[in-house]
Amino acid sequence: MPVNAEVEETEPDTDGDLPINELFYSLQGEGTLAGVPTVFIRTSGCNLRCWFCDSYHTSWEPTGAWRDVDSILEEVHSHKQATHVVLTGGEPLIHEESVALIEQLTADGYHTTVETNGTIYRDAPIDLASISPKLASSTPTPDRDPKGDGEWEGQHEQDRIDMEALSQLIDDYETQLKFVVTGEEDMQEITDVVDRIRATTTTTVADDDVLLMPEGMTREQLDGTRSEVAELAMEYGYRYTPRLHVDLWNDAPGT
Ligand SMILES: C[S@@+](CC[C@H](N)C(=O)[O-])C[C@H]1O[C@@H](n2cnc3c(N)ncnc32)[C@H](O)[C@@H]1O
Ligand SMILES: Nc1nc2[nH]cc(C(=O)O)c2c(=O)[nH]1
Ligand code: SF4
Ligand SMILES: [Mg+2]
Repeated sequence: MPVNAEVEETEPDTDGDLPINELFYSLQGEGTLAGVPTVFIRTSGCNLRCWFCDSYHTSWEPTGAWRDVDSILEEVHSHKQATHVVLTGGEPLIHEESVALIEQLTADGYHTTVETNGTIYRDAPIDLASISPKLASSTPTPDRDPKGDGEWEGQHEQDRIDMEALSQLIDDYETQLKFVVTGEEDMQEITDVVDRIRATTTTTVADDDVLLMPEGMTREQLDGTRSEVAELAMEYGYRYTPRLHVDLWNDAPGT
């Protein structure tokens, strides 16, 4: 497959391969493991279409190369200092082959984090499920759609919260809930979603398992959101998470 082949998420994954958009070594920039040297594996293809998606070429215009698990693992191993691996996307859990990859990473001794929108459950040896449920403020209305036509508005709105998948992920894995916050208007929905999750899970979800992350893919955009989101975290008793990689490297690819 050519490196920039279009990845259609409706196309069945063949022969255990995964569509890989990029693989790089960086510092975990988000969440409770922020600062930890980590290899990132970014799959292509997503079932949602957040208007603000900072990984446009995995969602709105999915691109990547189909790679087998062994070749992915070989490249992970080449980053000799790394003990932690993040599987992200796109939405990595749309791909059944992600399970085999996570199993092999665990067998090789890596700590595995999966960055997921929380709409799909899979059974795999995930050490940290980093779930980012999508709020109404993520919906690609025609005025916010990067393609300008609002074609995805209905489907995104219908699929963005799946309580069954969310509670199964939370009951089965160590979890952080990482909400992208665009402003104060998001807080009512966040507290509602957290309440609904608490009502449907057997696991205790503490306030400091709930993370508020400022929206913004560039330093300049974060300059407009981070202070307000930090204040909201203090007001509501939730945890604030920076976007360390954006602070350090702005929106450079492979960071
Ligand atoms: C690109 S997503 C891939 C994983 C999965 N699809 C998800 O949304 O959780 C990785 C992380 O980036 C966050 N994210 C995406 N665009 C963002 C933006 N403009 N500002 C802040 N966070 C963003 C997502 O919410 C998620 O936590
Ligand atoms: N450094 C860095 N940390 C991250 N944590 C989650 C990321 C993601 O895109 O899922 C990400 C990313 O893209 N870069
Ligand atoms: S769910 Fe994740 S990858 Fe998909 S569009 Fe939203 S932020 Fe991007
Ligand atoms: Mg990212």
